[in-house]
Amino acid sequence: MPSPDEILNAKILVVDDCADNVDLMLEILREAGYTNVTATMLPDQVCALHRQHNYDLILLDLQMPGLNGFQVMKGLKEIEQDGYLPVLALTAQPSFKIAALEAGARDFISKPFDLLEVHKRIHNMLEVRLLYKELAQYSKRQQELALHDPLTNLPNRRLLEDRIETTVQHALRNQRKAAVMYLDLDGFKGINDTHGHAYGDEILKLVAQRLVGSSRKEDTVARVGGDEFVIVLGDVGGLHDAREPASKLIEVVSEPYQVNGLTLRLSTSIGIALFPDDAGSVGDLIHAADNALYDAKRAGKNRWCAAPASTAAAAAAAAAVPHQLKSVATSAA
Ligand SMILES: Nc1nc2c(ncn2[C@@H]2O[C@H](COP(=O)(O)OP(=O)(O)OP(=O)(O)O)[C@@H](O)[C@H]2O)c(=O)[nH]1
Repeated sequence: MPSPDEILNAKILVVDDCADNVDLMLEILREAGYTNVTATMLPDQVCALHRQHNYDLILLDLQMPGLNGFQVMKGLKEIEQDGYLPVLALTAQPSFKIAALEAGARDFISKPFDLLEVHKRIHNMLEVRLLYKELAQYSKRQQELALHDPLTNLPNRRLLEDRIETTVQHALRNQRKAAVMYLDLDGFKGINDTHGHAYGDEILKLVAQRLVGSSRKEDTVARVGGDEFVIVLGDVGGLHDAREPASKLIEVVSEPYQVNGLTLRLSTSIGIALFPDDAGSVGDLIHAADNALYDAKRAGKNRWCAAPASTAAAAAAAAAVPHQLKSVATSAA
């Protein structure tokens, strides 16, 4: 529930074409302790003001020359499309009350003002509005949590799969390729066993930061398991565009780590799969990259390996221009 202070600090806009009415409402709100109140006598400014300030409450006169309150509400509805229209209509016309509610106002206040009614309706409406905002924020946080790994704050497997799908669709539209790099730290179990799980957690967080730091903004870096990460690259022309990023990732992971006064070194292995060469679906791409990772582990770790079809495509390209590409399938760091 919003606190009394939060209610008194809520952002309120008074809209009335009559200066006396504006002054009266400002006085009522000031006396009630509201601290964040502004007013306008220009109804055609309301939407722009709301876009800028995102008011918690708009006290809106219905009868105004030029744009009336109903027209203003129509504009506000476009701003608050899936939300809550924070309008409290002010009207001297009994017949306008229901029309105002039907037009989207949450409540109304009759003119001339009955002070007790004004206070109660404004308070109640702000309480609901702020509660609505709290709920919206809570739900956003929950969604974030459902899509991110709590230790590193990186996207989790669920979000990763969405990102791969988007990247693949983008590649299809632009007749480009996409690369999925499956990364698994080498000998991480030994770090946990020697220094403890909490120490291992610190290393994982540092690794995550380094992976993000050495990737492009548009790439996705996700954590998909204990010491397993996946990096997705879009706008790729072939294996040649993934080789350098993979080598760079191997290099940054191998920089020394300083945790709790201890200096530690670590390496990583990476499997690379390309869309569409190695697989056409999200699941198959991850699987192909995972298989290539297995090859890299078997070949001695601390290196990257590419899946067969992208390797063959790169080899064919290298054969066409032999001096450009010598070793296309694997790279030992
Ligand atoms: N600290 C920490 N450890 C984790 C977490 N999740 C999984 N692990 C541990 O990470 C280790 C991963 O095991 P492996 O990848 O099989 O071990 P490895 O020593 O890296 O083996 P190779 O990949 O073959 O080099 C296991 O010891 C898990 O217990 C976590 O959230 N925090």
